[in-house]
Amino acid sequence: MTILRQPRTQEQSKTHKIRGLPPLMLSNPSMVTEHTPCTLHLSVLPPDLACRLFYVMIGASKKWQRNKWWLFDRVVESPHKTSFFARPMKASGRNVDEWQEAARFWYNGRMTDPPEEFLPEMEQACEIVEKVVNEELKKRNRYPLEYAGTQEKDLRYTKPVWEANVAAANCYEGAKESVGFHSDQLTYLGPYPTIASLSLGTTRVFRLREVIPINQAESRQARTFNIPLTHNSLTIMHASCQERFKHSIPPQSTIDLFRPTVNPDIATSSKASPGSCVTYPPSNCRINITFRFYRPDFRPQSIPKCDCGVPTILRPDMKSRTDGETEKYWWTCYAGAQNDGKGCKFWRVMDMEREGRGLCVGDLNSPKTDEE
Ligand SMILES: O=C(O)CCC(=O)C(=O)O
Ligand SMILES: [Fe+2]
Repeated sequence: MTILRQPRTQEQSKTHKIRGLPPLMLSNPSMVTEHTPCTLHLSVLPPDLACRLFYVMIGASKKWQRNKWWLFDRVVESPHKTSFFARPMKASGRNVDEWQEAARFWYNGRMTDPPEEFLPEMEQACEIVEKVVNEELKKRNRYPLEYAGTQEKDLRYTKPVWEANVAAANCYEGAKESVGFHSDQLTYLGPYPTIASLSLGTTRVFRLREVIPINQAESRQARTFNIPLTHNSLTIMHASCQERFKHSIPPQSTIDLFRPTVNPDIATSSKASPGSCVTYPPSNCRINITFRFYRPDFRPQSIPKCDCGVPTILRPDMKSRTDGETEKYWWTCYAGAQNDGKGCKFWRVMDMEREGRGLCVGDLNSPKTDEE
């Protein structure tokens, strides 16, 4: 066969050089910014809060579950534990029950109780995380399909505020627990979401890899990026990360134990008995909390149902994405994950306008909005 092959053109030779790029370790925030749609923020929480939150979550994780779903004809179980939390926001008229269906989805339909509420330490952390995210958002260009914020009735004013209303937590015990390559389902997040991911405990590698659109497959190849996520670091997966990249926490051969540096103030504070640092033993676990903003225009009641009568999931068309404006998203059947692996063929293109969703950043300057 080699004999029949045409000699390479100059263009193909260039491509050939791009192929086979070795994985790149992104060991500091500026490298992460340069190569990925993420930003990395080190030491985001006060050290004592980070430490308390870690051990509170380790305690809570004893009750968390391993997600199970049907893959073809067998049940697979996630190689780590997970939990879903809703943030009580009574002041803004929202309560945790609204996210019951979303929470069920997190567990592939196995959860029937209302989701757990944020623990007090999660709330404290979330308020700090929100400030970091909003500062970062001010510096960035926004994509047209990003949520435009809450619009006041009289003015064309929108609050460009990212506000977490749910969180998903993961616990990886030891070096072997992991999560495979995926991009997060957009069902309740909508297109171009911002997801803030807090890491606590042992350092693990966060792996990112771009999905190359079909029409670029001949000209470039994806590169694997490895980002070591240290205790108390925040990774913001910015808009376009879920559309363009897949991410994973790969199993490792070894990990360093997490040894908390306990602030002596905690050990002697009224909340902790003197010498309570002994209750902070070294740990081989990593806790991850992804703070998420579930969009009001993608609320559970608005999600189309498939022919099985089950709410569908929203996925981006990663293979033929184009320009940040005209991407396609599909509603597809999810029943197969829960229902003995038997789903239906339901498949529908998501249509923001017809489905009455928005406002999006791109709508703000469009003539249609001006007339309203
Ligand atoms: O643990 C992490 O950093 C990633 C978790 C994740 O990808 C997810 O929960 O969707
Ligand atoms: Fe994820």
